[in-house]
Amino acid sequence: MRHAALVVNPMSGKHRGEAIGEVATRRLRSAGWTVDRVTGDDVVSVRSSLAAVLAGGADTVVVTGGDGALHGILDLLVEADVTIGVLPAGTGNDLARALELPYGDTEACLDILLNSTPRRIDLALVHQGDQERLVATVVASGFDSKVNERANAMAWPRGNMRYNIAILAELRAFAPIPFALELTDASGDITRIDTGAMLVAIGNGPSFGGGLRIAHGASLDDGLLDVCLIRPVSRSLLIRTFPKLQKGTHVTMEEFERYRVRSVRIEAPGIVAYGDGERLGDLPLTAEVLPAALSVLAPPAPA
Ligand SMILES: Nc1ncnc2c1ncn2[C@@H]1O[C@H](COP(=O)(O)OP(=O)(O)OP(=O)(O)O)[C@@H](O)[C@H]1O
Repeated sequence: MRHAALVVNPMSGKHRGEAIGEVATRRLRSAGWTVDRVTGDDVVSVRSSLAAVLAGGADTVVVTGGDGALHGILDLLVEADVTIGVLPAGTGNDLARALELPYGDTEACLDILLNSTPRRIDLALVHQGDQERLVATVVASGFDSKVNERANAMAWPRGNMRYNIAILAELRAFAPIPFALELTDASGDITRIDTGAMLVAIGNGPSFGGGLRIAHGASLDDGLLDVCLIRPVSRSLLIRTFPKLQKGTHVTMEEFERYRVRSVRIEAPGIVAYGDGERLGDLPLTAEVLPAALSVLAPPAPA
Protein backbone atom coordinates (compact mmCIF):
# COMPACT_ATOMS: atom_id res chain seq x y z
CA MET A 1 0.00 0.00 0.00
CA ARG A 2 1.15 3.49 -0.73
CA HIS A 3 2.31 6.01 1.85
CA ALA A 4 1.24 9.36 0.45
CA ALA A 5 1.90 12.97 1.23
CA LEU A 6 -1.27 14.82 0.25
CA VAL A 7 -0.24 18.36 -0.64
CA VAL A 8 -3.22 20.67 -0.60
CA ASN A 9 -3.18 24.18 -1.99
CA PRO A 10 -6.27 25.61 -0.31
CA MET A 11 -6.09 28.64 -2.63
CA SER A 12 -6.34 26.68 -5.87
CA GLY A 13 -9.36 27.12 -8.08
CA LYS A 14 -10.94 29.85 -5.97
CA HIS A 15 -10.64 27.82 -2.73
CA ARG A 16 -11.81 24.47 -4.12
CA GLY A 17 -8.53 22.85 -3.07
CA GLU A 18 -9.44 22.36 0.59
CA ALA A 19 -12.73 20.53 -0.10
CA ILE A 20 -11.12 18.28 -2.74
CA GLY A 21 -8.30 17.52 -0.29
CA GLU A 22 -10.84 16.27 2.29
CA VAL A 23 -12.60 14.01 -0.21
CA ALA A 24 -9.21 12.62 -1.28
CA THR A 25 -8.02 11.97 2.27
CA ARG A 26 -11.13 9.93 3.08
CA ARG A 27 -11.08 7.96 -0.16
CA LEU A 28 -7.35 7.15 -0.12
CA ARG A 29 -7.40 6.14 3.56
CA SER A 30 -10.38 3.86 3.01
CA ALA A 31 -8.45 2.23 0.15
CA GLY A 32 -5.72 1.42 2.68
CA TRP A 33 -3.23 4.19 1.89
CA THR A 34 -1.37 5.98 4.66
CA VAL A 35 -2.04 9.68 4.07
CA ASP A 36 -0.10 12.57 5.63
CA ARG A 37 -1.70 15.94 4.91
CA VAL A 38 0.74 18.68 3.88
CA THR A 39 -0.56 22.19 3.80
CA GLY A 40 0.67 25.67 4.58
CA ASP A 41 0.11 29.36 4.03
CA ASP A 42 2.52 29.58 1.12
CA VAL A 43 4.91 27.62 -1.04
CA VAL A 44 7.83 28.05 1.39
CA SER A 45 5.99 26.52 4.35
CA VAL A 46 4.56 23.74 2.20
CA ARG A 47 8.02 22.86 0.91
CA SER A 48 9.45 22.42 4.40
CA SER A 49 6.49 20.31 5.60
CA LEU A 50 6.71 18.18 2.45
CA ALA A 51 10.45 17.66 2.88
CA ALA A 52 9.78 16.33 6.41
CA VAL A 53 7.08 13.90 5.21
CA LEU A 54 9.34 12.68 2.39
CA ALA A 55 12.14 12.14 4.89
CA GLY A 56 9.62 10.09 6.90
CA GLY A 57 9.31 7.60 4.02
CA ALA A 58 6.37 8.72 1.86
CA ASP A 59 6.62 7.05 -1.56
CA THR A 60 3.82 8.99 -3.27
CA VAL A 61 2.84 12.66 -3.39
CA VAL A 62 -0.69 13.59 -4.35
CA VAL A 63 -0.96 17.23 -5.36
CA THR A 64 -4.37 18.81 -4.87
CA GLY A 65 -4.22 22.10 -6.65
CA GLY A 66 -3.44 23.69 -9.96
CA ASP A 67 -0.28 23.81 -12.04
CA GLY A 68 1.19 26.36 -9.63
CA ALA A 69 0.86 24.01 -6.66
CA LEU A 70 2.88 21.33 -8.47
CA HIS A 71 5.37 23.81 -9.89
CA GLY A 72 6.40 24.96 -6.41
CA ILE A 73 7.48 21.47 -5.32
CA LEU A 74 8.67 19.81 -8.54
CA ASP A 75 12.34 19.85 -7.57
CA LEU A 76 11.59 18.07 -4.25
CA LEU A 77 9.59 15.40 -6.08
CA VAL A 78 12.33 14.72 -8.61
CA GLU A 79 15.02 14.68 -5.95
CA ALA A 80 13.09 12.19 -3.82
CA ASP A 81 12.15 10.16 -6.94
CA VAL A 82 8.60 9.60 -5.70
CA THR A 83 5.52 8.85 -7.77
CA ILE A 84 2.99 11.63 -7.96
CA GLY A 85 -0.74 11.83 -8.41
CA VAL A 86 -2.54 14.93 -9.63
CA LEU A 87 -5.92 15.90 -8.21
CA PRO A 88 -6.85 18.93 -10.26
CA ALA A 89 -8.29 21.77 -8.21
CA GLY A 90 -6.95 24.76 -10.08
CA THR A 91 -8.41 27.12 -12.60
CA GLY A 92 -6.11 26.05 -15.41
CA ASN A 93 -5.08 22.43 -14.75
CA ASP A 94 -2.95 22.20 -17.87
CA LEU A 95 -0.90 19.23 -16.69
CA ALA A 96 -4.12 17.38 -15.81
CA ARG A 97 -5.40 18.14 -19.32
CA ALA A 98 -2.18 16.85 -20.88
CA LEU A 99 -2.43 13.67 -18.80
CA GLU A 100 -6.02 13.28 -19.97
CA LEU A 101 -7.35 13.28 -16.41
CA PRO A 102 -11.08 13.94 -16.01
CA TYR A 103 -10.26 17.24 -14.33
CA GLY A 104 -13.83 18.24 -13.41
CA ASP A 105 -14.54 14.97 -11.62
CA THR A 106 -12.63 14.36 -8.38
CA GLU A 107 -13.97 10.84 -7.81
CA ALA A 108 -12.99 9.78 -11.33
CA CYS A 109 -9.50 11.25 -10.79
CA LEU A 110 -9.26 9.29 -7.53
CA ASP A 111 -10.25 6.10 -9.40
CA ILE A 112 -7.32 6.73 -11.73
CA LEU A 113 -4.97 7.38 -8.80
CA LEU A 114 -5.96 4.15 -7.15
CA ASN A 115 -5.93 1.96 -10.25
CA SER A 116 -3.25 3.11 -12.64
CA THR A 117 0.32 2.05 -13.21
CA PRO A 118 2.78 4.97 -13.03
CA ARG A 119 4.06 6.42 -16.31
CA ARG A 120 7.11 8.65 -16.63
CA ILE A 121 6.97 12.12 -18.12
CA ASP A 122 9.62 14.61 -19.17
CA LEU A 123 10.17 17.95 -17.44
CA ALA A 124 11.84 21.16 -18.58
CA LEU A 125 14.75 22.45 -16.51
CA VAL A 126 14.94 26.23 -16.85
CA HIS A 127 18.18 28.09 -16.09
CA GLN A 128 18.09 31.85 -15.49
CA GLY A 129 21.34 33.26 -14.20
CA ASP A 130 22.20 31.10 -11.19
CA GLN A 131 18.58 30.01 -10.69
CA GLU A 132 17.10 26.69 -11.79
CA ARG A 133 13.40 25.86 -11.94
CA LEU A 134 11.51 22.82 -13.20
CA VAL A 135 8.45 23.27 -15.40
CA ALA A 136 5.92 20.58 -16.27
CA THR A 137 3.72 22.30 -18.87
CA VAL A 138 4.74 25.42 -20.83
CA VAL A 139 7.27 28.24 -20.52
CA ALA A 140 5.85 31.32 -22.24
CA SER A 141 7.24 34.73 -23.10
CA GLY A 142 6.01 37.59 -25.22
CA PHE A 143 2.43 38.75 -25.66
CA ASP A 144 1.09 36.32 -23.05
CA SER A 145 3.70 37.18 -20.42
CA LYS A 146 3.04 40.89 -20.98
CA VAL A 147 -0.66 40.24 -20.38
CA ASN A 148 0.20 38.31 -17.20
CA GLU A 149 2.45 41.10 -15.96
CA ARG A 150 -0.25 43.67 -16.58
CA ALA A 151 -3.02 41.53 -15.01
CA ASN A 152 -0.93 40.75 -11.92
CA ALA A 153 -0.27 44.47 -11.39
CA MET A 154 -4.01 45.25 -11.38
CA ALA A 155 -5.77 45.43 -8.00
CA TRP A 156 -9.21 45.18 -9.61
CA PRO A 157 -11.18 43.37 -10.97
CA ARG A 158 -10.40 39.84 -9.83
CA GLY A 159 -10.64 36.62 -11.84
CA ASN A 160 -10.81 36.23 -15.58
CA MET A 161 -12.13 39.73 -16.24
CA ARG A 162 -8.73 41.08 -15.17
CA TYR A 163 -7.09 39.05 -17.96
CA ASN A 164 -9.61 40.22 -20.54
CA ILE A 165 -8.92 43.84 -19.65
CA ALA A 166 -5.16 43.22 -19.68
CA ILE A 167 -5.42 41.57 -23.13
CA LEU A 168 -7.26 44.56 -24.55
CA ALA A 169 -4.77 47.00 -23.04
CA GLU A 170 -1.76 45.03 -24.34
CA LEU A 171 -3.29 44.68 -27.79
CA ARG A 172 -3.48 48.46 -28.11
CA ALA A 173 0.23 48.93 -27.50
CA PHE A 174 1.71 45.66 -28.71
CA ALA A 175 4.54 45.51 -31.22
CA PRO A 176 6.42 42.37 -32.31
CA ILE A 177 9.31 41.50 -30.01
CA PRO A 178 12.85 40.87 -31.31
CA PHE A 179 13.74 37.36 -30.11
CA ALA A 180 17.12 35.62 -30.39
CA LEU A 181 16.84 31.83 -30.15
CA GLU A 182 19.51 29.16 -30.00
CA LEU A 183 18.03 25.74 -30.62
CA THR A 184 19.79 22.43 -30.00
CA ASP A 185 18.00 19.58 -31.72
CA ALA A 186 17.87 15.87 -30.86
CA SER A 187 21.14 15.15 -32.64
CA GLY A 188 22.96 18.09 -31.00
CA ASP A 189 22.91 20.41 -34.05
CA ILE A 190 22.60 24.07 -33.13
CA THR A 191 20.50 26.61 -35.06
CA ARG A 192 20.38 30.34 -34.30
CA ILE A 193 17.32 32.36 -35.20
CA ASP A 194 16.83 36.10 -34.87
CA THR A 195 13.23 36.97 -35.51
CA GLY A 196 10.41 39.25 -34.56
CA ALA A 197 7.61 37.30 -32.88
CA MET A 198 4.40 37.85 -30.96
CA LEU A 199 5.38 35.16 -28.50
CA VAL A 200 7.70 32.25 -27.99
CA ALA A 201 6.53 29.26 -25.96
CA ILE A 202 8.41 26.15 -24.92
CA GLY A 203 6.04 23.23 -24.56
CA ASN A 204 6.78 20.17 -22.52
CA GLY A 205 3.03 19.67 -22.60
CA PRO A 206 0.67 21.16 -25.17
CA SER A 207 -1.26 23.84 -23.25
CA PHE A 208 -1.09 26.74 -20.83
CA GLY A 209 -3.58 29.24 -19.41
CA GLY A 210 -6.34 26.65 -19.02
CA GLY A 211 -6.33 24.80 -22.32
CA LEU A 212 -4.69 27.24 -24.73
CA ARG A 213 -2.93 24.67 -26.89
CA ILE A 214 -0.03 26.84 -28.00
CA ALA A 215 2.21 23.76 -28.37
CA HIS A 216 -0.55 21.50 -29.76
CA GLY A 217 1.03 18.16 -30.55
CA ALA A 218 3.72 18.38 -27.85
CA SER A 219 4.19 15.06 -26.11
CA LEU A 220 4.98 14.69 -22.40
CA ASP A 221 7.25 11.75 -23.04
CA ASP A 222 9.09 12.24 -26.34
CA GLY A 223 12.31 13.42 -24.66
CA LEU A 224 12.01 16.76 -26.46
CA LEU A 225 10.60 20.26 -25.96
CA ASP A 226 8.44 21.99 -28.58
CA VAL A 227 9.58 25.57 -29.18
CA CYS A 228 6.62 27.35 -30.76
CA LEU A 229 6.55 30.87 -32.08
CA ILE A 230 4.10 33.10 -33.82
CA ARG A 231 5.79 35.47 -36.23
CA PRO A 232 4.51 39.07 -36.46
CA VAL A 233 0.84 39.29 -37.37
CA SER A 234 -1.59 42.20 -37.54
CA ARG A 235 -3.60 43.07 -34.47
CA SER A 236 -6.77 41.70 -36.05
CA LEU A 237 -5.10 38.41 -36.96
CA LEU A 238 -3.72 38.14 -33.42
CA ILE A 239 -7.28 38.53 -32.08
CA ARG A 240 -8.53 35.89 -34.50
CA THR A 241 -5.75 33.57 -33.32
CA PHE A 242 -7.08 33.35 -29.73
CA PRO A 243 -10.05 31.06 -30.45
CA LYS A 244 -7.77 28.85 -32.59
CA LEU A 245 -5.55 28.26 -29.56
CA GLN A 246 -8.36 26.41 -27.79
CA LYS A 247 -8.31 23.67 -30.42
CA GLY A 248 -4.73 24.02 -31.56
CA THR A 249 -5.78 24.88 -35.12
CA HIS A 250 -3.36 27.85 -35.15
CA VAL A 251 -0.59 25.34 -35.98
CA THR A 252 -1.65 25.52 -39.63
CA MET A 253 -1.12 29.32 -39.80
CA GLU A 254 1.85 30.26 -41.95
CA GLU A 255 3.15 32.53 -39.15
CA PHE A 256 3.33 29.56 -36.74
CA GLU A 257 6.67 27.78 -36.39
CA ARG A 258 7.70 24.81 -34.27
CA TYR A 259 11.10 23.34 -33.48
CA ARG A 260 11.50 20.12 -31.49
CA VAL A 261 14.62 20.51 -29.37
CA ARG A 262 16.69 19.10 -26.57
CA SER A 263 17.40 22.60 -25.32
CA VAL A 264 16.78 26.21 -26.23
CA ARG A 265 18.13 29.59 -25.17
CA ILE A 266 15.75 32.54 -25.52
CA GLU A 267 16.68 36.18 -25.35
CA ALA A 268 14.52 39.28 -25.82
CA PRO A 269 14.96 42.73 -24.29
CA GLY A 270 12.70 43.57 -21.35
CA ILE A 271 10.62 40.39 -21.62
CA VAL A 272 9.61 38.22 -18.67
CA ALA A 273 8.89 34.49 -18.83
CA TYR A 274 6.20 32.47 -17.05
CA GLY A 275 6.35 28.72 -16.45
CA ASP A 276 3.37 26.60 -15.30
CA GLY A 277 1.56 29.93 -14.96
CA GLU A 278 4.09 31.19 -12.39
CA ARG A 279 6.44 34.13 -12.89
CA LEU A 280 9.96 32.92 -13.72
CA GLY A 281 11.53 36.35 -14.28
CA ASP A 282 13.42 38.19 -17.00
CA LEU A 283 14.84 36.59 -20.12
CA PRO A 284 17.34 35.33 -21.13
CA LEU A 285 16.70 31.76 -20.12
CA THR A 286 17.83 28.34 -21.22
CA ALA A 287 15.46 25.38 -21.04
CA GLU A 288 16.59 21.79 -21.42
CA VAL A 289 14.50 18.66 -21.40
CA LEU A 290 14.90 16.16 -18.56
CA PRO A 291 13.55 13.00 -20.20
CA ALA A 292 11.35 10.72 -18.07
CA ALA A 293 12.15 12.78 -14.97
CA LEU A 294 8.88 12.28 -13.10
CA SER A 295 6.73 9.23 -12.33
CA VAL A 296 2.99 9.96 -12.49
CA LEU A 297 -0.13 7.94 -11.70
CA ALA A 298 -2.16 8.61 -14.82
CA PRO A 299 -3.77 6.83 -17.76
CA PRO A 300 -1.21 5.30 -20.13
CA ALA A 301 0.44 7.60 -22.67
CA PRO A 302 -1.40 7.78 -25.99
CA ALA A 303 0.12 5.30 -28.48
N1 LIG B 1 0.66 24.29 -1.44
C1 LIG B 1 0.41 25.61 -1.51
N2 LIG B 1 -0.14 26.26 -0.47
C2 LIG B 1 -0.44 27.58 -0.55
N3 LIG B 1 -0.24 28.34 -1.68
C3 LIG B 1 0.30 27.74 -2.73
C4 LIG B 1 0.66 26.35 -2.71
N4 LIG B 1 1.17 26.01 -3.91
C5 LIG B 1 1.13 27.13 -4.67
N5 LIG B 1 0.61 28.18 -3.97
C6 LIG B 1 0.30 29.54 -4.47
O1 LIG B 1 -1.06 29.53 -4.96
C7 LIG B 1 -1.12 30.08 -6.29
C8 LIG B 1 -2.18 29.40 -7.14
O2 LIG B 1 -1.91 28.04 -7.21
P1 LIG B 1 -2.48 26.98 -8.24
O3 LIG B 1 -1.80 27.12 -9.52
O4 LIG B 1 -2.42 25.69 -7.54
O5 LIG B 1 -4.01 27.35 -8.43
P2 LIG B 1 -4.73 28.05 -9.63
O6 LIG B 1 -4.02 29.30 -9.99
O7 LIG B 1 -6.16 28.12 -9.28
O8 LIG B 1 -4.58 26.95 -10.78
P3 LIG B 1 -3.87 26.89 -12.21
O9 LIG B 1 -2.42 27.23 -12.06
O10 LIG B 1 -4.09 25.49 -12.69
O11 LIG B 1 -4.60 27.90 -13.02
C9 LIG B 1 0.29 29.90 -6.83
O12 LIG B 1 0.59 30.93 -7.72
C10 LIG B 1 1.19 29.92 -5.61
O13 LIG B 1 1.65 31.24 -5.36
